[in-house]
Parts: sequence; structure tokens; C-alpha cells
Amino acid sequence: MTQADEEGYDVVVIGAGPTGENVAAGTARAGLSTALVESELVGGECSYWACVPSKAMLRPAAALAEARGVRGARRAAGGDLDPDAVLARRDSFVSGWDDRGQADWVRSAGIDLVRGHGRLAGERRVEVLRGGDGPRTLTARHAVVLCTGSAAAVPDVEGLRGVRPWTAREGTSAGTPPRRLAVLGGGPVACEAATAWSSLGSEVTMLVRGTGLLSAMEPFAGRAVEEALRADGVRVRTGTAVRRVARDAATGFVTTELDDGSRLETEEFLVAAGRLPRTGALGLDSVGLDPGTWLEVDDTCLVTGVPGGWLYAAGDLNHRALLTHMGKYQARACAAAVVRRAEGREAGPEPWTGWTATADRAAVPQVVFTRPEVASVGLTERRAREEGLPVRAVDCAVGDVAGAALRRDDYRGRARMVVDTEREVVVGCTLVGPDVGELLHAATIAVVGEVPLGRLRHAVPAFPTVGELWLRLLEEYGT
Ligand SMILES: Cc1cc2nc3c(=O)[nH]c(=O)nc-3n(C[C@H](O)[C@H](O)[C@H](O)COP(=O)(O)OP(=O)(O)OC[C@H]3O[C@@H](n4cnc5c(N)ncnc54)[C@H](O)[C@@H]3O)c2cc1C
Ligand SMILES: NC(=O)c1ccc[n+]([C@@H]2O[C@H](COP(=O)([O-])OP(=O)(O)OC[C@H]3O[C@@H](n4cnc5c(N)ncnc54)[C@H](O)[C@@H]3O)[C@@H](O)[C@H]2O)c1
Repeated sequence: MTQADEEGYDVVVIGAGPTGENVAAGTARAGLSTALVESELVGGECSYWACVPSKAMLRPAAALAEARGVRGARRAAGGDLDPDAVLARRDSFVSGWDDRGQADWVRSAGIDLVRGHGRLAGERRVEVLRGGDGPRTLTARHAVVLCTGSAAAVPDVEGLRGVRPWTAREGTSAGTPPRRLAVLGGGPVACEAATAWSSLGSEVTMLVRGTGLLSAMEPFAGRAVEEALRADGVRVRTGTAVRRVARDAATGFVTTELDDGSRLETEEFLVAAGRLPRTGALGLDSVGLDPGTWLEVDDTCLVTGVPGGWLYAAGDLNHRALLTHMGKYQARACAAAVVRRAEGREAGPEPWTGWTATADRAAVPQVVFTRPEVASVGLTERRAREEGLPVRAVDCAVGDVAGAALRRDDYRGRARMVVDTEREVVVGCTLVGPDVGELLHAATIAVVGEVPLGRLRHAVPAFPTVGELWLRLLEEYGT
């Protein structure tokens, strides 16, 4: 291929998940010519095999539980979930795994969509492999932005790969609930999958190597989710390791042998043991980086260790916060940095600017859509202490708040606010209870805004809403 065959753009983005789409939209909106390279479906993991289908699968059981928790409505909500209808509704949210709608949106945003596998081919050059068609080479005047996301990690357990385990992909796209399902892991993917599939009739056994679920969060969150899963009939086996796994050729069943010698037989085995970066076949070696590693970036998402200031990485693959909303936040910062630098303006690392993803380090909000939901932002009490902050944690029972009791007769929940006692600001908050995800943004604003507690007491929650939990927390702290 000669130089003349190369197509020049201002910006080339590889990976059209939520992060890549938002980077490309930001640079195109600013008038920079932008190519967006995608090898599978435009919209990425989030739209087709992660956030969207999993939440679509979880919502019907949550709606039913809500109605059943209210006397007067309970009898009307006495029927069973309809698994076929639940899965059909999920399928409509993923458009039957057809990305034409999102691809049309990309084009309408003035972005050139290039289908194929993108990989770096030296400085500012991206080669796109396109199956039967010949490769295309794209060059970038200002920036190449890598947004290729992550894929499920499959641990090195004897026999595991051979049983063709489900990963989150199958766990969010399977068409029929397996009668019995083993789930390896105790993080958000495992907890949400166990909640969803058990609500659809699967007999679920969770295999957790740690002492509890959701171990990155406040301990009471994992305990509440575990208790609820058990009450729903899920078997939660903590402190366990899988010795080997095998699928019987005749029955098709998977036998799992645990370290205590016990065995488990299931139709399917879901691996939810974390993620790996999709950087293995990305040509990183052509620019002096190690293939298959997470990419280290600064707060503008510029990859460290690559001279010339042209290579960026945003979203899951920089391992800062593996969440869609944080990938999109990084995308906005990254696009702004690229645009400023293209215009010859400074885009320094100072915090809280439009081109720095400062919240990655200070205030990452997350909602785990189990029943009860778990919502958190900022630091847990333990993390805050590990970071040497002088903190005090105060708790309240959310069910005691009038708005919660009115909302559901069976409302049970707990909230924790972690306060930096020197600055008297909230550095972390965790909420557990039905629908608490909708309450999280107030906490995020308190943490990001570093609102002094003395001022926070003037933020009056409306009566009778669940948001009155803030009054209880502030009273408990003694402001
Ligand atoms: C089951 C599950 C549920 C989740 N639920 C939530 C949730 O409720 N909320 C939340 O915030 N987060 C959730 N997450 C996390 C969320 O899915 C990710 O953080 C998010 O998808 C990351 O976005 P991304 O754009 O960085 O990567 P991705 O969404 O993974 O997109 C990357 C894109 O790059 C493409 N690509 C990869 N390599 C190449 C290449 N060489 N050339 C061209 N294209 C390439 C891929 O095909 C893909 O389309 C969940 C994750 C899982 C597994
Ligand atoms: N609602 C949400 O926000 C949501 C939902 C799902 C996923 N996600 C994000 O997606 C990412 C992936 O989630 P995840 O739950 O897969 O990862 P995770 O890293 O949060 O949890 C992985 C779990 O697997 C276990 N594990 C790891 N290796 C193991 C091994 N060899 N043997 C046994 N157990 C092992 C860990 O102990 C842990 O319990 C996370 O960053 C998560 O935040 C978010």
C-alpha cells in the first residue's frame, strides 16, 4: 500500500462502545474529521451483552417485588413472572443484537464508521482488517483514541475452557433459563446474574472464593445481597475454590468439583471472575507498548510512555473505573483534550477541568441492580482509612424514614455516610435498599462538590421521600 492509499483523518477512534462513540461525537462536533472503527456491534459490550440486557432482565422481578411489598397491591401482583416475556423484552432492548440504529446515529453525527478490526501500525497509523476486503490504513493528524474495552477473564481452572462456560455474554443473551446454573464469582456480574436467572426459574449456586459478596463495597452491602439471594433460594457458597470442571458428553451437564471434594451438577457454568483488557491484538507493540496489558493514562486519557502526545485510551481498557458512565465521562474529557490540543491550546492535568477525568479518582458512582439495590460513591470507610484520611462513618436504617415505609411495607435498607472529620465533607456514601440507585446522585454531588456538612443541612429533602435518609445521617453525625 502506498502513502496515497492512506486515508487521513484528524482523529481515529478504535472501538465503538459507549466510550468510543462519545469520544468520536465530541471530536466530530468540534469540527475534527473523525473515523470510528468497530469490529463487532456499534454500541459495544454495554448495549448488547452487559448493562442494557442485564438491567432489562432484572427489572421485571424488581417491579413485581415492589408491588408485592405494598399491602393493597399485593394480591393483584400474585402471579408469576413470565420468563419468555421477560427475555423478549430484553431482546427488544438490544434490538435483536442488530446495531443498525446505533450505526445510523454515528453517521448522523458526522462520524465515518469503518467496519473491521483496528490495530495500531506505528505512530498515528491504524490498520483496519476487513475480512474478505483488503485492509485500509487510516492516519490521524491529531490523535488515535483506543476504546476497545474489556472481555471476560476465564480463570485457569482445570477443564473450565473445555466446558464452554457462559461468560457475561451468554449470561445476558441466552434464550432459555438453564434449569441449574453455577456462577463463579461474587462481584457485580455474578450477583446480578444470580438475581436475574433465579428470578426466571433457574436453580442457582454461587461459588465465591472470598468470604462474601461485593467485596469492594461496604461489608453490609454484600451481606444484605447475600441474605436476599439466599431467601430467594440461591445457594451461596463462600470461601470455596473450584478444583475442576467437566461436561458430560452424554447428558451435556457440567460437573464442578470443589476444593472440599463436593460436586455440583448444572446445565451451565457462568464465569464472572473479572475482566481482561482487549488490547491483545491492537498492535501495541508497534508503538513500544506491551500487548494484552491495561493501558496507563493521565487524567486527559493520554497514554503514558508514548512520545508525541497523540495516543489516548479511554473506557474499560485504562482500568480506572470499569463502568459505562465513567467511560463516557472519560470520553468527554478526552475529546475536549484532543480538541484543545488540536487548536494549539493547553490541556494541562489540573483537576476538575473540562478535559480531565478527575472524578475517576475521587467519586466513582456505581449501582448494582440486585434486590436490594446497592448504590455507592467515593470511598468506603475502610478505603478512606487506608488512604490515611481522618474519617467517621455514620449509618442509618433507611426503612425508618417515613418515605421508605410509605413506599413499601417491607422496606429494609441501610445507608452509610463517610465523613472526613477534618474538612467536614462527605468522602463516601453507600446505600442499600429498593430503588436506592435513584438516590445516588445527591451523594455524588455532595462528594464531588465537597459540600461542607454545615451547608448540606440546608439541602432539605422533600417529605415524605426516601431522600430524608440524609436528615437521619446528618443527625447521626451531629451537625
Ligand atoms: C454483565 C455486565 C453488566 C454490566 N452492567 C453495568 C451497568 O449496569 N452499569 C455500568 O455502568 N457498567 C456496567 N458494566 C460495565 C460496562 O459494560 C463497561 O464498563 C462498558 O461497556 C465499557 O465501555 P467501553 O466503551 O470502554 O468498552 P465496550 O463496551 O467493551 O466497547 C468496546 C468496543 O470496542 C470494539 N473493539 C474491541 N477491539 C476492537 C478492535 N481491535 N477493532 C475494532 N473494534 C474493537 C468492541 O467490539 C466493542 O464494541 C457491566 C458489565 C458487564 C460485563
Ligand atoms: N451494575 C454495575 O455497575 C455493574 C454490573 C456488572 C459489572 N459491572 C462492572 O464490570 C466489571 C466486571 O465485573 P465482575 O463482577 O466480573 O468483576 P469483579 O472484579 O468485580 O469481581 C470478580 C469476582 O470474581 C472473583 N474471582 C476472580 N478470580 C477468581 C478465580 N480465579 N476463582 C474464583 N473467583 C474469582 C473475585 O473474587 C470477585 O468476587 C466490574 O468492574 C464491575 O464494576 C458493573
